[in-house]
Order: sequence, then C-alpha cells, then structure tokens
Amino acid sequence: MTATIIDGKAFAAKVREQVAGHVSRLKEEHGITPGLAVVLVGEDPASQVYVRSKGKQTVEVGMNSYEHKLDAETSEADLLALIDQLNNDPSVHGILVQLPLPEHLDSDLVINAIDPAKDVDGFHISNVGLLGTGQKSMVPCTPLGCLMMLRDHHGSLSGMNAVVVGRSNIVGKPMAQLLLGDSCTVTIAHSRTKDLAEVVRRADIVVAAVGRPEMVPGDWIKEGATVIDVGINRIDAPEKGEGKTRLVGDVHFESAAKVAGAITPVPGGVGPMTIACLLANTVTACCRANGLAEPQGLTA
Ligand SMILES: NC(=O)C1=CN([C@@H]2O[C@H](COP(=O)(O)OP(=O)(O)OC[C@H]3O[C@@H](n4cnc5c(N)ncnc54)[C@H](OP(=O)(O)O)[C@@H]3O)[C@@H](O)[C@H]2O)C=CC1
Ligand SMILES: Nc1nc(=O)c2c([nH]1)NC[C@@H]1CN(c3ccc(C(=O)N[C@@H](CCC(=O)O)C(=O)O)cc3)C=[N+]21
Ligand SMILES: [Mg+2]
Repeated sequence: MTATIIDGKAFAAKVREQVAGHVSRLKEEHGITPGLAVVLVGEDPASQVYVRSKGKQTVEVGMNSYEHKLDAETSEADLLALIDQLNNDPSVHGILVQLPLPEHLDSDLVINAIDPAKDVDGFHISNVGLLGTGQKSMVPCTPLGCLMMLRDHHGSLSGMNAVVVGRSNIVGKPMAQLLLGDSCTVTIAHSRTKDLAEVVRRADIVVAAVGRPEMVPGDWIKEGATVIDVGINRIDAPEKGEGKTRLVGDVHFESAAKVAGAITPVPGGVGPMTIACLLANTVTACCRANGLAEPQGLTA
C-alpha cells in the first residue's frame, strides 16, 4: 500500500481563503477589521521565522497584524503590562504570546493574564476547561488543524482508535480532547508508556507530537492507518552540502507511507494548518467580540 498524502499546505490555503471571505464581509458590512497581536520575547531564530510568517499571512487575509518584539531581558511586569494594554485595545481581537518564553518568565502566569476571549492559542486555563467540558472555547491551533484534516479525510471519526503520542498542554492533551469530542477511543502515550510500538499498532489514527526526529517507524503503523505528524525537527543534511539542514517530522515518513492509508508530510502538513487555524480563531474571536454570527466550519 502507498499512503494518500494529506496536503496540509493546500488545505491551509483553502482555510485562509475562507478566512479572507469573512474578513471582507466584516469590513464591508460592519466596518470592522480583525486584528491579531503577536508578542515575541527574545531572539530565538525559529520563533522569529514563525512570527514573521504569521504576520505576513495575517495581512494577506486582510487583517491587521501588530507585532510586539521585546528583548530577552524583559521583566514579567513589563510583559504583563503589555498584555493588559492589548486586552483593553478594541482593535486587537487575538493575542498570541510566542512560546517558549525565556526562563525567567512564568509562562502559565503570562498566558493566564490574556483575556480568554482574545486567547487565540486556546492556552488560557479557562479555554482549557471549556474544551475539556465540551463548551464553546478557543481551540488550540495545532490540534484544530489536525482535526480539520482528519474530518476532511474520514468524514466521521466515531469509534476509531486514536493514539496520541505526546501529552503536552499545547498539542497532545488538547488533541486527545478533540478526538474524544469526535467519539474516538483515545489513548495518550508519552515517555513512560510501556510497549509504545504495540500501543501505536492498535491505532486507526496516530498523532505524533513528540519532538524526536523520525521516532515512529513504519513497522509501528497498522496497515491503512491515518498518520498525522506534528513534529517539526531540523536535522543536519550533509547530503545537501556542508552545514545544510532539513526539516523532518516525528514519523519516519518513507517507511510509514508504505503502510499507512494516509499521512501528513513535514514540511507541508500540520505546520501550515496551524497558522491557518490561528487566523481562523482570530476571525472567530472578532465575531464573538462584536456579537456577530461566527464562521461555520472554522471551529471544532
Ligand atoms: N506543526 C506545528 O504547528 C507544531 C509543531 N510542534 C512540534 O511538535 C512536537 C511536539 O511539541 P510539544 O508538544 O510542544 O513538545 P513537548 O516537548 O512539550 O512534549 C513532548 C511529548 O512527547 C513525549 N515524549 C518524549 N520522548 C518520548 C518518547 N521517547 N516516547 C514517547 N513519548 C515521548 C513527552 O513525554 P513526557 O510528558 O513523559 O515527557 C511529552 O509528552 C515538536 O517537534 C514541536 O516542534 C509543536 C507545536 C506546533
Ligand atoms: N504561542 C504559540 N503558539 C504556537 O502555535 C506556537 C508557538 N507558540 N511556538 C512554536 C510552535 C511551533 N509552531 C509552528 C507553526 C507553523 C509551522 C510551519 O508553518 N511549518 C512549516 C515549515 C516552516 C519552516 O520551514 O521552518 C511546515 O511545516 O510546512 C511550524 C511550527 C507554532 N507554535
Ligand atoms: Mg498551537
């Protein structure tokens, strides 16, 4: 068997088109332009790349982008003051604080200072609680993007065995909640899981969010399973020339694609969907803030 490649890049372009449609309607019918504020503390090169890419795509769909770059030594008080200012700014509908934050800043404290209605990452404890109890919330972008691709590929996910490898607050746990919400039988695996290969072999759906390059080999995958690879790992690629690197996922793509029914590539899979869902969440937040009907199909 050779897997169907789930094209996250193309899917993300379609989501952005829908977002752009809602943005122009908000502008024309209501005179409102959705705005997204991204806060970056420090100079992590990967974070800078993501933030630039978010800003560019925000503008491309017609929204306002506000970038706040603070130096690595910024105090917690100054960061909290900025968040307070953004919480109270009516032109800002979404706030994202790029993670990880420098060591001296308490990321839980900072995230929980964001107005939950503007928390387009869905990381605030209030949104986590709402998602966990099946109430309307802001849904974390990466898991939301994965869910959209799974629903698109399968229609209903009801009754499927899903295995999520990784239990982080930003990917693994919310992913498991969303799959449970779609009536999958969900297993969450992590670094202490025994017989991980056997656990993964039972899965109709595998979501790998570990942060270890190509850790999941093809022989862990059940024939025909759907594989969603969240991992973004930059590794050396001497075959491309001295000092060159390339991006790989947490799944060994070549071997997994031989047994899976469908698989997302890296790059071009979950990553682009994450940013598209961030834009979607910003439009949703803007509609809710203004008491308007929110877009259909862009939330869980
Ligand atoms: N495409 C996208 O948009 C995004 C991609 N990412 C990528 O996804 C990956 C995961 O990110 P994130 O969730 O933030 O990572 P974290 O480091 O926060 O979590 C990793 C999880 O993997 C588990 N783990 C580590 N080693 C093993 C192992 N050998 N076997 C089984 N489980 C293991 C850890 O277990 P334990 O809890 O026991 O330590 C932990 O739960 C990274 O590559 C990251 O770059 C992240 C966010 C967005
Ligand atoms: N508050 C916060 N929210 C986040 O959502 C968040 C964060 N912090 N910190 C870092 C992680 C990581 N993340 C990615 C987004 C897009 C790509 C992406 O577009 N990747 C491209 C490749 C990009 C490249 O070439 O480097 C792809 O997979 O095709 C990857 C990773 C969001 N994160
Ligand atoms: Mg996210």
